[in-house]
Order: sequence, then C-alpha cells, then structure tokens
Amino acid sequence: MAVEIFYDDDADLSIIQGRKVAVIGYGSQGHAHSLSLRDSGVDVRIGLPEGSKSRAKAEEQGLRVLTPAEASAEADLIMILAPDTKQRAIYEKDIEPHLKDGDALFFGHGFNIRYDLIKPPSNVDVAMVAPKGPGHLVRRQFVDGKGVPALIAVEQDASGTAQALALSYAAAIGGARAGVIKTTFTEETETDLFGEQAVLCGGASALVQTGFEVLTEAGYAPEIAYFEVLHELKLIVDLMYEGGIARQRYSISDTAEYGDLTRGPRVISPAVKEEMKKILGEIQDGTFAREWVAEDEAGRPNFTKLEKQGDEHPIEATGKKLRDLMSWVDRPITETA
Ligand SMILES: NC(=O)C1=CN([C@@H]2O[C@H](COP(=O)(O)OP(=O)(O)OC[C@H]3O[C@@H](n4cnc5c(N)ncnc54)[C@H](OP(=O)(O)O)[C@@H]3O)[C@@H](O)[C@H]2O)C=CC1
Ligand SMILES: CC[C@](O)(C(C)=O)C(=O)O
Ligand SMILES: [Mg+2]
Ligand SMILES: [Mg+2]
Repeated sequence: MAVEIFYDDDADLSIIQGRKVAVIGYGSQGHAHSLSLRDSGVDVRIGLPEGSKSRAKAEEQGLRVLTPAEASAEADLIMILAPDTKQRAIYEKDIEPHLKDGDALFFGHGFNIRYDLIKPPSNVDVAMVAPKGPGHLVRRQFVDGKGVPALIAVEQDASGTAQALALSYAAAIGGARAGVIKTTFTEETETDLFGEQAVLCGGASALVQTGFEVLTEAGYAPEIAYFEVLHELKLIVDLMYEGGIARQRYSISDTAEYGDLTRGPRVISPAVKEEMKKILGEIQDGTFAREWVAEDEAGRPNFTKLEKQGDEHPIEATGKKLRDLMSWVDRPITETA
C-alpha cells in the first residue's frame, strides 16, 4: 500500500501554535522537541520531577519547568518523552488525573500503546510524532535549517482533528522539511524496535566491534583497525544517505565493490537473516517488551552489565585517543549537538 508523505506545505503550523504543550522529560528527544517547538512559536512548558538533573539545563535554555503533574494540568497537549519503561507510572500518577475533554496525549514512540501499558480515556486524542533519528540530531538539523523525517500516527481521534494536530507538531520540530509519513502505532513500534536491534544499533555495533576484534586479534594496529571499521563507516554511510548503496558503490574502488558484492552476503549470511526474523518475531509477539519491562523492574542488572562491557571494549579507548586529535569530531552533545 502506498504511504502518505506530508511536507511543510501540507502542515498548518498555527494549529500547534494555538495549543498549550507540556513536554514530559528533557532528555534526547525531550530537549529537541521543546527547543524547536519554542523556536516555532509554540507555548511550551517542561514537566520534570523536583530532583531531576535536567531541570537546570532546561531552565538555562530559557524554558519554563514545572513538575510533570503541574505541566500536565496546565497543558492541553501532553507529549511524553520520558523513558519507555517509566511512562506507565508517570502517566498513572501525573498525567491521567489531569486529562480533560479535548486534550491530546502524544508519544514519541508507540511502545506503551502497542503493548497495552497505557490505556488512555476515550475523550482525548492519542497520537504519535516519532522522529526517525536521535534527538540530538533532530535538534541539530532543525537549527541548521534541515529536518529529520518523522512518523505520525493517530490511535484515537476524539477531536476529529488529531492527524492535523500531529502533522502540525511534526512540522514545528522540523520533520516536515524532510517528510512525515502517516503510519500506525503498531507499525512504528515494531519497525523501530527491529531497526534499532537488528541494524542501526545492535547490528551495527556488533559488526564494528567484531571487525575490530578480528583485525586486532590478527596483530594489526588498533588505531588502523579503528579507522578502518568505525571512522570510515560514517563516510561510507554518508554516501548511502546521499545516494543509496549505488552511490556508495560508485565512489569506492572496483576492488572494494567486488569484495562488497561477494563477501557481504557471507558476513550477513542466510543464518543472520534467520536470526533477524526471530528478533522481529519476538517484537511482534511481545516477548521483547515483556523481557525489557521485567529487566527494568528488576533494576536493570543485565543492561548495566552489558553496557559496562561495551564501555570497556578496547575500541572505545582507541577511538577516544584518535578523536581527541580531530577537532571536528567528538563535539559535545548539547543543544545543537
Ligand atoms: N533517544 C532518541 O533519539 C529517540 C527516542 N524516542 C522515544 O522518545 C522517548 C524518550 O526517549 P529519550 O529521549 O531517549 O529519553 P532519555 O532517557 O534521553 O530522557 C528521558 C527524560 O525523562 C526524564 N524522566 C525520567 N523520569 C521521569 C519522570 N518520572 N517524570 C518526568 N520525566 C522523567 C529524564 O529526567 P533526568 O534527566 O532527570 O533523568 C530525562 O529528562 C521514548 O519513548 C523513546 O522511545 C523516539 C525516537 C528516538
Ligand atoms: C535507533 C534508535 C532509536 O530508535 C532512534 C534514535 O530512532 C531510539 O529509540 O533511540
Ligand atoms: Mg528510532
Ligand atoms: Mg527507538
């Protein structure tokens, strides 16, 4: 089925400019949405708990910070940009008691609706604006006059105008400069989880670490291995981003292209594709969501252990040393990261 793609000309910015928006959370996505909404002329306030380390940052950046309950009570559109595993508790304690007829409840990812963790009342719009990129780059691209594409979805259309509202919000954070695709909470959740697990984060990180290990274990210099499998990956992916895999193949040598065509399928073998299908199945049947929610409730023991192992991988120390010598990389992740 053909998708519907919307651009700035299809969006009416005045719709979101007429709302009182509360952004709950001020992390990767929260800071990007809030600052870009404000820069687009939207009345925005931030909801953060009293002890949150992000309060000072949001205030320094000129935003009004309230508690999540105060922000929800004041607003008529509430965007939840807290961690997925914390959203249900925040919703029940700080948001649900303040929902009024005509309010809108927005999400940046469909996890809590797709897996029935949050069940909103029928008198509010429930919609999603999910940028297809990390929050710090969503903000950086907005500031640079560009935009990260976004998905919008409407789960519940109490007002009859929820889609126009979601599109207006997406335009205000720069998404409609690049393209906004209409989807469902289910499609966004399942494709997003699959993308981050199998390709963008899980697949790419494991590919880079494994390539580094193979080279260094064979006795090659870690610095050369780093440049080869991590630093240059960005340059190769830049070509894919600009012109697809064909542009990448146009720019590389024919020796590289022959290796790409013949060896690539051996690395990403049919067994890898089978494993990817299994991972997708675990997302679709809720296994991953149940595992992640239980891991979080248990205090994240496995997450913490694996994160530490990743931080201690030798590629990190090698990379830090080399990036310190390149003034244009390793910019701090700040407002315009
Ligand atoms: N990271 C990304 O680029 C993307 C994320 N998303 C989605 O966006 C949502 C937010 O993710 P992300 O930006 O990564 O989250 P982060 O972990 O970066 O930030 C979470 C924010 O929520 C705050 N927070 C924690 N607990 C509470 C609470 N009880 N009440 C209010 N605020 C709270 C945190 O405060 P403190 O600073 O004090 O810890 C922090 O500011 C998720 O649904 C995610 O799936 C979607 C697309 C991409
Ligand atoms: C790729 C990871 C992501 O889905 C994103 C930045 O889009 C996330 O959840 O952070
Ligand atoms: Mg994503
Ligand atoms: Mg995601």
